[in-house]
Amino acid sequence: MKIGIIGGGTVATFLIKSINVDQRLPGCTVDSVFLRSADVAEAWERDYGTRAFTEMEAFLSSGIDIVVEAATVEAVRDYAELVISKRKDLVIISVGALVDQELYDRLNEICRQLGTHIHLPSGAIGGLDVIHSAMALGQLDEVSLTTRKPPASLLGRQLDAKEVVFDGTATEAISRFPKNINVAIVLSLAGLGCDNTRVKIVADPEATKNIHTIEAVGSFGKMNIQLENDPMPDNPKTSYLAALSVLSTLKKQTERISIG
Ligand SMILES: NC(=O)C1=CN([C@@H]2O[C@H](COP(=O)(O)OP(=O)(O)OC[C@H]3O[C@@H](n4cnc5c(N)ncnc54)[C@H](O)[C@@H]3O)[C@@H](O)[C@H]2O)C=CC1
Ligand SMILES: O=C([O-])CC(=O)C(=O)O
Repeated sequence: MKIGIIGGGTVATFLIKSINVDQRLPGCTVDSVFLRSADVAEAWERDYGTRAFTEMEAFLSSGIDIVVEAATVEAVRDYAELVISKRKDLVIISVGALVDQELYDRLNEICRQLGTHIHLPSGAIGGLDVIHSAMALGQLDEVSLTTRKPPASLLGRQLDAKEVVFDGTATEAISRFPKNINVAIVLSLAGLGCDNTRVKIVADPEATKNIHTIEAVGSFGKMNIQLENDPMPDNPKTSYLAALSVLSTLKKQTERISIG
């Protein structure tokens, strides 16, 4: 499987190191990357021996089978439609873009017409399988997410004491914190939708991890999951688990038996 990656940051670098350097996904290679700057593209070609493009059309025509978006919510808005229109399956990690119902419906319809797929990794959280099962008969009553991160990640500055910096719906949360709360949108899409999923964000000077607590109540019973995620050293906003979840989503594409 030939993989193309949009973006050259923390998750993209993790993927190319895991797949091309450490060869952790047999039969898969990161063949091409799409980057915005020619200088960065040159560095990627030199450092990793991969092809790097600054033109989207050329990137999509480079013989890749699947595209991984590992950039920003804006990049999803700008490129997702084009990627799937070229009949490439797409993995989206900046899931926050899909808070836009029109975009979601349009992408869904193109996939349906062309037989392509969009994969949304579980990212920095867990329990989406439970939420999905509970929704099979629409019997989910409440879903909430509480995220605790260091203030520098959320606000770009330090705080002396813990502060609730947001309390509201997932829809509002992603518009205020587009680089920190994509998890709220994947949780919403699996469950009750972006306007009915409650989100609380706490900036905590004592937090050394990215902590996500997911609670759900439905006819199945109750779920309470807490993740204490180690951050990525190069971008502490992003949890290591989020990068692993992209790798796992790619691995699943190579397997015949799917779990969960
Ligand atoms: N779903 C989830 O659970 C999670 C999602 N994320 C999201 O994943 C994405 C990637 O995370 P990181 O790698 O840590 O971010 P990062 O900031 O380290 O890297 C993003 C890279 O994308 C590049 N970029 C931005 N716009 C671009 C465009 N239009 N075309 C090509 N490249 C572009 C930037 O130059 C940067 O190199 C972010 O949107 C982040 O918010 C992060 C953690 C969890
Ligand atoms: O990685 C995390 O802990 C969560 C995150 O940044 C996001 O959902 O955007």
